[in-house]
Amino acid sequence: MATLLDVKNLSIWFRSAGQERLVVADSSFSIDEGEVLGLVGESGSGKSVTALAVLRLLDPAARIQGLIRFGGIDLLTLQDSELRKRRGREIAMIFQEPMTALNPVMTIGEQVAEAIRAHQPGLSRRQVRRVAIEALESVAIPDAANRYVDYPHQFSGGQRQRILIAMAIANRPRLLIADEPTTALDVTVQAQILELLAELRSQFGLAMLFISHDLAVVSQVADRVMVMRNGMALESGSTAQVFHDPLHPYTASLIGAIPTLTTDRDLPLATLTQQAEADGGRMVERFPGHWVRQSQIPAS
Ligand SMILES: Nc1ncnc2c1ncn2[C@@H]1O[C@H](COP(=O)(O)OP(=O)(O)OP(=O)(O)O)[C@@H](O)[C@H]1O
Repeated sequence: MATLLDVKNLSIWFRSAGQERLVVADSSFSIDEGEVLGLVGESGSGKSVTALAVLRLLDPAARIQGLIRFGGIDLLTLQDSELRKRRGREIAMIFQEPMTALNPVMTIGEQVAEAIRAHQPGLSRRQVRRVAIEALESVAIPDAANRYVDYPHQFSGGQRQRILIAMAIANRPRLLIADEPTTALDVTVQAQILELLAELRSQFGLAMLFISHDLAVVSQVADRVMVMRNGMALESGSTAQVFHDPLHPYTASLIGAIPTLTTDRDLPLATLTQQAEADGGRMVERFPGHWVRQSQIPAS
């Protein structure tokens, strides 16, 4: 597969009160066409600023060094007008908070339509409406044609995230940057959104930079994982490799922090084992004293 995004030796500093602070240090990664890279790390590790740097949406107080190539084009030196054409059209982004990202006084249909018009100005009103309804249908908004005129507050949190995904994929981007897209959602809805992203990926060959503090979530969608801490890329590899054979103790601690069962800390291992067997699985000791269900470990 051809490389779609190639980031080399990316460093980012923020200036404040006359001082510069390094927040991303010499980080390199790449994403192939159609591939999903998971970026994992605790809060403040530099995941979001890395994503914003790719879109050149960082605060003017930031200084960036390194190389960011998308489809062979250097994004850091690209003219603003050229960059705007690609942003939203070829690279789209979804964020954590579906309510704040939608305009509360605009119908959802108009919002999806606006995203389409911005990049496909040649389409007629009727064509835009059709593409918008198709996008809403592809993210499983029920009765999309009739709900076109509804406002964001008339949808659930999970549906609002689906609407944002519809806006993001309406122009058929090659890369979707998803920054904690399921963090604000409850666990069941989170699973549905992850499933939807996986479906869209296979349907449209969408590549993704999937950001989360939660390695368990990332392991469900990513082909490869990069672990960040304090602005540094600690390790990267296939999801199975990082999960089964972490090189860095920090990665091992992230795996160790994955909750296994709701009350696992209070239950004796025998009970956990019985529960796992009842689910058709078994318990496996990942690290000394840390047991997880086998079904939670990605296949290698
Ligand atoms: N506009 C800004 N000005 C100054 N510092 C910033 C700015 N944006 C981010 N930072 C700093 O950059 C570092 C990395 O932040 P970033 O938002 O990328 O973390 P993150 O890994 O995405 O965490 P979270 O999951 O909490 O968003 C943090 O120390 C943060 O305080």
